Amino acid sequence: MTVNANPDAGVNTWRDLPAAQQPDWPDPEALRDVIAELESYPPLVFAGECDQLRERMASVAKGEAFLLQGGDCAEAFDAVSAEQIRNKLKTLLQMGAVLTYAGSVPVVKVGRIAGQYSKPRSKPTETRDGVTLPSYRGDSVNGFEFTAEARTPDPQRLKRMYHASAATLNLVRAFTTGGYADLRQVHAWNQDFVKNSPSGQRYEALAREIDRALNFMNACGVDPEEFKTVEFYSSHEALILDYESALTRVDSRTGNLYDVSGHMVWIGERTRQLDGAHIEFAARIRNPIGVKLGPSTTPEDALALIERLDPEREPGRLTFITRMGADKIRDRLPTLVEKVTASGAQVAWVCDPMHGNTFEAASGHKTRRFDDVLDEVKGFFEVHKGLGTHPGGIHVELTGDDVTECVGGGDEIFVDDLHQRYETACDPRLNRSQSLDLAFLVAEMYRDQ
Ligand SMILES: O=C[C@H](O)[C@H](O)COP(=O)(O)O
Ligand SMILES: C=C(OP(=O)(O)O)C(=O)O
Repeated sequence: MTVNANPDAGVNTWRDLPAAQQPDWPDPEALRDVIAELESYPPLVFAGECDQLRERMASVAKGEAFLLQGGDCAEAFDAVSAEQIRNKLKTLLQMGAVLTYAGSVPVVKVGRIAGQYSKPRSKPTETRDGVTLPSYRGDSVNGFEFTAEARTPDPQRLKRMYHASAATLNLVRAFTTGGYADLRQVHAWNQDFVKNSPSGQRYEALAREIDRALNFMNACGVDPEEFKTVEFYSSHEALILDYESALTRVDSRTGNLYDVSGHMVWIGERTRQLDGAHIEFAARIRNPIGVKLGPSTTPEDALALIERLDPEREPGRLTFITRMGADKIRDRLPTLVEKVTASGAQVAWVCDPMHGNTFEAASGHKTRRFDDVLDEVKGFFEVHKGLGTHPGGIHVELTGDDVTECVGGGDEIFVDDLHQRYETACDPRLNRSQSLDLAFLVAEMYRDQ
C-alpha cells in the first residue's frame, strides 16, 4: 500500500532548485488545482512491483540478465487504442523471445509505455513561415498542431496523461497475464516474420533452433502454464516534475517514497544536472532509476551521479543509458566504464543507439540510419568485451506499426520513402520489421560475446 506523501517526506525538495525543460504554464492556479487532483488519484503501479524490477535490474548489473527497454519516442493520447498497444507489446515480446534464447539469460522487458508523454526539446519555440510558437513538448503539455491554441501548455493534459497511462497499463497487464503473451504464440509470430518477410529469412537457422528448444521443453513435460504469462514493466522519462511528484507516495511497508506513475523512470540527457531539480527528485524515490549519458559525459559526472543516486552502491538501483552516437561510442564509453567499475559501483550499462544518431534528411524529416543504430550497439558490445564488463541491454525507440521513419533495415526504407508513413510526433522510431531485425542481430552479437 502506498499513501499520499506528506510535504515533510522530501517529495518537494526539488522545488527549490532549477528545473530544466519545464513548460511555461500560463495559469499557476489552474496548475495547482490539477496537482491537488492528481495527488488524490490511486497509484498506477505498486511499490512492490518497483522493488521487483529493481531486483531484476540488479541481475542486469551483475551480468545475469539483459534489459530490453523500448517503445514510442512520444506516446500520443489519440494512439491509446487496443491495436496500437498490442502491436507495440507484440514487437517487444518477439524481440524478448529471440534475445532470451540467443543470450541464454533472462530478458527483463520494460516498455517506454504508459507514461512516455513528455518531451524535452532543443529549442523552446518553433518558427514556421514567420510565425513563432512554443515547441511541442508532448501530449502531457500541449498539442502537436501548429496553432497558438494547441501549443499553449494546458495543465488539464496532465490528468489526461494519468488516464491514458492507466488505460494503457490496464491493457498491457491483461495481455501479459491473460494468455496473449504465451511464449509459444510469440514464437509463432517470429516464425511468421522469418517466413514472410525478406529480411526475416536470414534468421531462419536461429528460429529453427528456438523451435527445437521449445519442442524439447515440451517433451520434457515442462508445465505449459509456465509459458503463459510474462513479466513486463512500464517506464518513462521523469520530465514534468509537477506530475511526477504529485504521483509520488509513501510506501506504508517501509516509509520510503515511490514515484507510482511507472515502475522505472529515467532522467534525460538535458535534465541530468547534478545541482538541478530532476536529480534531486530522483534521489528521493526508491524506484529503479535510469540516467541518459551523452557524449560529453565525463567520468567525474558519472561518479557524481552515482554518489547522488546510488550512495549505497546497490545493484539494480541505477542504470546508465549511454547514447553517444555510432561515431563516438568506441571513443567515449571505455573511460566511463573503466572509472565507474574501478569505483566499485555496480550500475547496469544499457545502450540507447537512437538519440546520438539523429539527422535531418533533405526532405526535412528527422531520421536515423538503421546501420548507425546497429553500429552503435556493436560498439557498445565491443567496448564491454574489451573491458570484461557486461553489456546490460538496449533502449530503443520503436513502434509495432509499419511506419517509415528510420532509413535502412532488411526490408529497406529509403530516404524517398520517409514521407509515406512518417507518424512520429517527435523522433523517428524503428518500425516492426526493423525492430525484429535489430533483435536478431543483437542476439547474434550477444552470442558472440
Ligand atoms: O526524444 C528526444 C528529444 O525530445 C528530442 O531528440 C529533441 O528533439 P529536438 O531537437 O527536435 O527538440
Ligand atoms: C529525450 C530522450 O533521450 P535523451 O535524453 O537521451 O536525449 C528520450 O529518450 O526520449
